[in-house]
Amino acid sequence: MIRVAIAGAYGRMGREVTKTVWNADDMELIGATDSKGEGVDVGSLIEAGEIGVLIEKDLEELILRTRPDVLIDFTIPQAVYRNIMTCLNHGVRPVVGTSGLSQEKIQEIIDVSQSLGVGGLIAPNFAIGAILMMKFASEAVRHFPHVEIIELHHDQKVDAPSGTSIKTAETIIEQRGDFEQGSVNEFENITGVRGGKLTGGIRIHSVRLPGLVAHQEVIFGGLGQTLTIRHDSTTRESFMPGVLLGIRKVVHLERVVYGLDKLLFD
Ligand SMILES: NC(=O)C1=CN([C@@H]2O[C@H](COP(=O)(O)OP(=O)(O)OC[C@H]3O[C@@H](n4cnc5c(N)ncnc54)[C@H](OP(=O)(O)O)[C@@H]3O)[C@@H](O)[C@H]2O)C=CC1
Ligand SMILES: O=C(O)C1=N[C@H](C(=O)O)C[C@H](O)C1
Repeated sequence: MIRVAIAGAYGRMGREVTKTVWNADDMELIGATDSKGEGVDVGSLIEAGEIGVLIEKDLEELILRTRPDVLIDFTIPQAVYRNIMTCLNHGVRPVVGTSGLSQEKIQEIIDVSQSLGVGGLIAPNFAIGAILMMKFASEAVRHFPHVEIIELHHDQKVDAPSGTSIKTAETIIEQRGDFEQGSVNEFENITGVRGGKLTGGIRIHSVRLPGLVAHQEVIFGGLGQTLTIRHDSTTRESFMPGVLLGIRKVVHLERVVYGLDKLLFD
């Protein structure tokens, strides 16, 4: 049995993950943290019910009391770095979905995990379809170097652009390199209307609306044609097989890896 704890258990993702881990035959849900703190029964908040585990406000306290093998983190960009470091220092393997970590922080985490010999996963997107979207995009850019990304999410998402769009752009740039596309004379009549531009020259456009969950289009333009690769997560269940895969794989890793593709294809 893999002993699993969850950070951010009351959140949109936290609730889904709690149910998923609770129902997994090879996992034991041993505790959770949320900013609401100790003593609240998570079962009262999860529609499936019957789930009552120790809830702590402080992650270190939870780790000391329950000694998990793996900690799943779906919290907020401001909390995730500290949570990961706390895990690594206690030999707990983090499986992280929270977005908003900079490249520098991710590299630092990988280096620390390697020196401690503790495995883990930082996955900007756990949906298998999203991983394939990124893989197909890195193939398409070899033929279509002109590309822009549109990511669309529910209107309660706090960070923009999404972690997935950044990872997609990084993957494309790895293949394509820097490339200046569009008119050199271009200007904006409304600031920001052409989206945000990443180092490497790829523009990302963020849409936030109720009714959306998590969606992304990678649009390539060529001579007389366009190619659109689109992925849609229509429910948060889409992320659960990837989360379970991550939990099962990290117990065999000796450093943190960035991207679920590393566990699917490497
Ligand atoms: N990688 C992937 O596949 C996916 C990643 N995500 C990412 O996951 C993150 C969470 O998304 P979502 O569930 O929609 O967000 P929510 O806002 O619904 O959930 C975040 C939860 O974290 C809690 N929280 C805040 N600070 C702390 C802390 N210091 N310790 C413990 N818990 C804390 C919040 O509690 P309170 O509200 O009481 O402060 C809240 O319950 C986002 O960064 C999102 O981008 C989302 C979907 C898929
Ligand atoms: O906030 C979300 O919902 C999501 N966040 C992740 C991101 O920032 O890419 C993953 C997915 O898109 C859902």
